Amino acid sequence: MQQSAKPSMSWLLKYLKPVRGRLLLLLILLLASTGAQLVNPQIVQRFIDTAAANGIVSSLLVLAGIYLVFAVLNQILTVAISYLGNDVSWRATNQLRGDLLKHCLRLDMRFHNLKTPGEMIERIDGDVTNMSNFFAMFIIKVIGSFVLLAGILGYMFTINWPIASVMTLFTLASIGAMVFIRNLGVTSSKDERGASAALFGLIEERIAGIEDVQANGNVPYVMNRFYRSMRNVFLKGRKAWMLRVIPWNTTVVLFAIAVTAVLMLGVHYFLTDQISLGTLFLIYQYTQMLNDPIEQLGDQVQEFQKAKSGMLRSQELLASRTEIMEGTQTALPDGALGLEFDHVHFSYNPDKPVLHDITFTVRPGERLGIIGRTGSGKSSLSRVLLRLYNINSGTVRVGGIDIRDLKLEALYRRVGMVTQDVQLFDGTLRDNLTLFDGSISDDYILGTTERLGLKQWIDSQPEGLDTHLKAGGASLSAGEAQLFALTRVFLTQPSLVILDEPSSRLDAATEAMLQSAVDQLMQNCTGIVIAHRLSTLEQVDHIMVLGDGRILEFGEREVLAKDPTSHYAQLLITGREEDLA
Ligand SMILES: Nc1ncnc2c1ncn2[C@@H]1O[C@H](COP(=O)(O)OP(=O)(O)OP(=O)(O)O)[C@@H](O)[C@H]1O
Repeated sequence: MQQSAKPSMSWLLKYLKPVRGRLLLLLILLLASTGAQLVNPQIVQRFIDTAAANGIVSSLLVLAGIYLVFAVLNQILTVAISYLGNDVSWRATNQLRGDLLKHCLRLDMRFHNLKTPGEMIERIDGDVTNMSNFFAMFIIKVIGSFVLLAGILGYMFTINWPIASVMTLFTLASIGAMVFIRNLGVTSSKDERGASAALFGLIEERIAGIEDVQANGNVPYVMNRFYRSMRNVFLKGRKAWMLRVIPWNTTVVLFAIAVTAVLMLGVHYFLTDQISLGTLFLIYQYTQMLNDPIEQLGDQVQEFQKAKSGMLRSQELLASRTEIMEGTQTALPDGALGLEFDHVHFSYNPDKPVLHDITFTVRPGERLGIIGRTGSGKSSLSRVLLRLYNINSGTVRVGGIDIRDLKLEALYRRVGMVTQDVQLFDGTLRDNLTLFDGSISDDYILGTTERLGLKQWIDSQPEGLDTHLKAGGASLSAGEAQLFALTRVFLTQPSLVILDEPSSRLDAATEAMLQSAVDQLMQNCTGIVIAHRLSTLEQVDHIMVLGDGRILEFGEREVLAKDPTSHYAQLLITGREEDLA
């Protein structure tokens, strides 16, 4: 995985573009609401002055009615703004969540090996949720606050300029302070997000391994780690929050000073008969109202810090590049595909080579059985063939074409793999067999399973193809899961298949069914079988013995069987199946 691109905030505009119409409407509503807020104190001012001058009751009633209309209108506008704001925020952030998930699904295994699923959930959802307010309300609220401030101050200058000057001074000081310290909490907010992602990673990992945790009596240790991780989130969160609220606290202090000054001046002007009682009320009301947009700006500065930390993390993620570069070729030869490894070297980490100078050829339609002790590199061989990792040097060719020159989709369309670790998704049996590809008909699925000898198994499921399976595979036995995985691959009609056989405890009937399914599967394609049973090896043409990432033996099965010095012949003589694993 490589990093690229310097973080910048302009990329966010891309997500706001599709919702620009709604944003405009939001802005219009906000301006209308600001207008309504500005009008109300003026109505009250008139009301007080009319009442103080013993004005007629009907005028007072009209003024009260207008006040009510504006108050209700303002409330309706507030609800509409909140609704639209959330709508915009969900639309924009869902798009970003989608992009992050798509990006993560394309990142290579070296990246995913270092991350837990829980951590990834936090990055794809948690970080983006932190930005959601920013998307919807930041620009709108900042603009709205400035418009309201300008309206209040502008109007105040027409009434009493010394008081208006004090209010302006306070406003400028508050905004200046906020701008100056706006980035104070960004780094610690980022740390807080990191700690939270680690906590989710820990929970997910321990719950995924619940069997081992319970069976080994590890719950107290897990809880200990959990509390330590939570404490870390708490400490990081507290620090981030304290730094984020400093701008807000600053404005509270400044506001208290401003209100005192304005009220003292207002009372002075009232006592010297320079302003009416209604105007004094208006001044008081507007001073109070000044607090709202400034507090709003303070909130937005806090939100900005949270959003910026989320943005930086999301951008980092989007900037990470997969090491698996696609080729351009889309066409592989028709029919079964041959396979060639040509002086292939591979390692997960630079300091520990896993495959050394692997060279072999499997011709189209042939079957190769791979055996070797645990850790000898059998699975790694299939991983590099499927381009889950890049090899260090050498060439792997499928159908005569270097797999690096192929588009990944072209490779995956023709090469299938059945692993021992079958992943089930939350959905019906049909969804799981077709991997949610709705274009595969039930007739085709049932026809295929019939040919594989698996129909009986599907029929035994309570609702056939509509049977609901639970994610994770808890609802299937190991043998059933293996049958299932075979069917899944067979439906894609592969031309080269890699089969990591179950080493497991299948009963004789299931094993026979599995064997006949494998034979069917391999009739029209080339097969690589990581063999765990001697009986499987009877079906293959060639045998490769791996040891410490090197080919110890490679040859035709029948030739090796007749050579008493070969590993394979030794296995046949001793019958030590455990040596296969
Ligand atoms: N993701 C990984 N990161 C680092 N090293 C790994 C990784 N996966 C496997 N290895 C190492 O690579 C070597 C070969 O592993 P591999 O899984 O290919 O063996 P295997 O022959 O398939 O073993 P088994 O039969 O037990 O599945 C081992 O030493 C293993 O520790």
